[in-house]
Amino acid sequence: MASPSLLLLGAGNMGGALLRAWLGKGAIAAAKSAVVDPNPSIPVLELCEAHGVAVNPAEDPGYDVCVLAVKPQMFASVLPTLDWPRIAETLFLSIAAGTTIETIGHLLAERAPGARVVRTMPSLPASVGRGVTLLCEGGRLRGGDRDVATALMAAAGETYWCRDEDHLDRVMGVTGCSPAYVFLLAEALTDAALAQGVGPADARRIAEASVTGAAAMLAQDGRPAAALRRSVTSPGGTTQAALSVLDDETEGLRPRVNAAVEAAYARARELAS
Ligand SMILES: NC(=O)C1=CN([C@@H]2O[C@H](COP(=O)(O)OP(=O)(O)OC[C@H]3O[C@@H](n4cnc5c(N)ncnc54)[C@H](OP(=O)(O)O)[C@@H]3O)[C@@H](O)[C@H]2O)C=CC1
Ligand SMILES: O=C(O)[C@@H]1CCC=N1
Repeated sequence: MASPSLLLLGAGNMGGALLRAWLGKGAIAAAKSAVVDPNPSIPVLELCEAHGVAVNPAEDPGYDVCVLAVKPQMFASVLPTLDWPRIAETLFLSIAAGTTIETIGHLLAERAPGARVVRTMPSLPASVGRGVTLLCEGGRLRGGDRDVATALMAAAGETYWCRDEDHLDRVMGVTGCSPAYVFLLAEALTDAALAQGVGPADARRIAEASVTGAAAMLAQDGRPAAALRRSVTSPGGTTQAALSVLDDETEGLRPRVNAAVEAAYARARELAS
């Protein structure tokens, strides 16, 4: 399929980030696409205006793809109201945490019986083309649907097809949630700089530059994270002393990150029920 016409339902943090990636890469047919959101932000309005994307159109001409980017709690009230010509032919991509393909199918059943639904879990760095999106499907896709979904999400960064929904729920704590862990690290380093007597503006500047510098090196160097970590850590030096705290076997970062990913999985299960 050439770039699909697309309806984005919900242009908040994540929907807006994806829209920016798609328009930047020409991944959607902008003039045939639309955004529906009760309060679109100014950056979203400017983006739509620049690319000729309709915002809250009075009439829907119909769309090849509809991306469901509202909060999971909104699905039950919003999905049954969706309607446009040939809606039963539209491919649906959900980005919501938890909500299952079966639930989405039920909510669309009146107007789009047997809807083809792909569940995805993108991540916020999609806004700079550096996201990671997990995808999975429920067995109803037609030939070409998988390629359409992959191409859309590849415009926002890396993609990975999970074997099923449970797998997606398990891995999302590694991808969709993890930008927050990295931002938290930047916050913690800023706090640590403050605690060592650095002024607030400089504390933020040197902490954030430390995180983005390490991330840029990880992206460009080619060596795996473990090798880069070893190259910072002089035997018997200061980093080794620091890592003896941060990389403690039972209370350090690795078991805590594992526990965080498990907590995200548990919450995804709750949102699904
Ligand atoms: N944020 C993230 O990093 C990620 C989020 N997700 C998923 O993305 C989805 C959205 O999350 P996020 O972007 O953070 O949330 P936001 O609240 O930022 O975005 C949701 C948007 O939907 C709008 N909205 C509310 N009601 C409707 C409606 N009836 N029709 C159309 N739009 C509506 C909201 O408007 P208003 O604010 O006025 O209510 C808001 O702009 C969630 O399902 C979440 O699980 C997935 C991966 C990562
Ligand atoms: O916190 C959430 O539920 C969403 C999904 C992943 C990132 N944000």
